[in-house]
Amino acid sequence: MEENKQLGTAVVTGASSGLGEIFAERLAKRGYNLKLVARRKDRLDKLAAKLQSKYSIQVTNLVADLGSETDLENVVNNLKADKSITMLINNAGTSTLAPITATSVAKQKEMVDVNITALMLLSNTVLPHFIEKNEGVLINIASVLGFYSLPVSSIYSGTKGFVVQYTRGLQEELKGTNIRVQLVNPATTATEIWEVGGVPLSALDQSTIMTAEDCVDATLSGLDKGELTTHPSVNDQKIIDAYEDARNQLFGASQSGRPAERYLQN
Ligand SMILES: NC(=O)C1=CN([C@@H]2O[C@H](COP(=O)(O)OP(=O)(O)OC[C@H]3O[C@@H](n4cnc5c(N)ncnc54)[C@H](OP(=O)(O)O)[C@@H]3O)[C@@H](O)[C@H]2O)C=CC1
Ligand SMILES: CC(=O)[C@H](N)C(=O)O
Repeated sequence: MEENKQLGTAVVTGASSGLGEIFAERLAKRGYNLKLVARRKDRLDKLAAKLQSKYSIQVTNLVADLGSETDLENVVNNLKADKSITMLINNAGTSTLAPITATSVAKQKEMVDVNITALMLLSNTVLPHFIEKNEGVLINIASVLGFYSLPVSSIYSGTKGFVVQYTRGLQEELKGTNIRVQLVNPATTATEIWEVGGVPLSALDQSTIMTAEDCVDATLSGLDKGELTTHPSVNDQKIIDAYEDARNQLFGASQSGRPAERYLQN
């Protein structure tokens, strides 16, 4: 219990299945108390009971629809009042994979509300407290589709693109502090999100699918190594470095203050 007090409480959104459930398990094993957020109460209750008895930690469940303004406000108020929070994993996410003409406006908004608005407002809630203590860990789960778009992922990729740039911005803001902000870009992982999104995992190339356990363990290994951005399934570090270099070079090259020569030729 002494260790729990030191580690504090980790909040995991989307803990009722997939990556969130495994994050909860791994953090419980490390000795964190947990605050778990999702809509499916039965799943959260079962998980909380298991983790409490297995790891002698405290688990609180917040049953909430993060796409609902009222529920989100309740979660925000709960986190604001909880000074024991030392980690937030913004993991909850939803996906509908279809062309925009085949995606209802309600589904498009749901992706924006859960993947962007909730992630932003929950970050806003814990960060002032982390800044005050100069300590804390924020992990934002984006996706490879945050830097790549498919014909069926315009909205989903757009929401994850927000997560990528928002998280990079926070990393810049918090540079030099003791607050860790990790951006995670998983690729295809075997979870329910694919059924939710309308593309069954059975329709995919099976060799591209990672287990949820491997994805979470790679992410936490990246966190332990001090990585800012973790690509759980990218083996070749040189590709990651080249991508980061190209991104920085393109930004640098854009600061010329004049039209590129190719636009000056008649
Ligand atoms: N699996 C993959 O291939 C990849 C996943 N990701 C990202 O990983 C994260 C976790 O997803 P994953 O584990 O794969 O999928 P799951 O569908 O298994 O988990 C999604 C979690 O988010 C919760 N959630 C969804 N909508 C809401 C909502 N409105 N309010 C509250 N909670 C909600 C779900 O809980 P409940 O339904 O009970 O509310 C569930 O716990 C997501 O952000 C996803 O975008 C990124 C790249 C690849
Ligand atoms: C396409 C998906 O829905 C998946 N969650 C991903 O981010 O790759």
